Amino acid sequence: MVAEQALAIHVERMGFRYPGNPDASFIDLDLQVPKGTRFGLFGPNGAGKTTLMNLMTGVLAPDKGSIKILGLDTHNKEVNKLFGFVPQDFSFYQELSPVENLEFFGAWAGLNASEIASRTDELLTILGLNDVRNKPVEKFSGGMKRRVNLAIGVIHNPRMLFLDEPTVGVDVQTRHAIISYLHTLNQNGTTLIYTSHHLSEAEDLCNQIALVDEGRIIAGGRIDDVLKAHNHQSLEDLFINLTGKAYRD
Ligand SMILES: Nc1ncnc2c1ncn2[C@@H]1O[C@H](COP(=O)(O)OP(=O)(O)OP(=O)(O)O)[C@@H](O)[C@H]1O
Repeated sequence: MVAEQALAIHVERMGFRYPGNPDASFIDLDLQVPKGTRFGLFGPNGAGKTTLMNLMTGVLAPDKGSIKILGLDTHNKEVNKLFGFVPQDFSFYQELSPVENLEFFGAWAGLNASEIASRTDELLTILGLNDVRNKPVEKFSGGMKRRVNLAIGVIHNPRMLFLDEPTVGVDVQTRHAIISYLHTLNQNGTTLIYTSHHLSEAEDLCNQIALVDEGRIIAGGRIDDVLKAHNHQSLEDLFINLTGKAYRD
């Protein structure tokens, strides 16, 4: 049992059901993620990963139970300053440049003009977007768009970062750059909550995992412990063994 003040995420007896869709629900879900963790949430298509991430970031509200981020309830407005969210769908304005997008989202997050300017320079350099800083994002490759999406999610230096499939559709170079930047963020104290279908990438990034299926956590804990407990060498073996080979969508 981890002390409450050491937890980044604390989900307790959480229940949620989409109106009109009784098949898609969480019942009495419990989850604890300690601060500083690189946490991976995995499961087949339709398992509930995005739904759980939307519940943890306050996009959806639970029907029962509680979800706390760094000790604050997700419906508390103060919580929004503490975390960043990199959603699966691009969250920026396509017709604007990276600089204009970061100005908009930086102001939204409460930064002043000089904070936005220095953070923009820093992030565009780290993420290899300096040369295209003033070009409309709609002309960018998929990998460049993913990097803009990530820059927006971290503009305000959040203590926690949620990432829903942050490397989907990118080449090896962008994947490598994103994962290496996430390691750096984590070394500087940011807790990461991440979903992906790339299980080998997840093995490089995560130190704790939860495997979700049909709205339940069917395995979870430190990655080495989970693999050992189920007698598997890789996350892919564990995944297939626990969730089967049949299509889910
Ligand atoms: N807005 C919605 N209304 C009703 N049902 C929904 C809604 N969004 C998702 N669902 C259902 O909830 C279940 C979980 O979906 P969710 O998108 O959370 O899964 P996922 O694990 O993120 O899947 P994927 O890997 O395909 O992204 C699915 O059965 C889905 O059809």
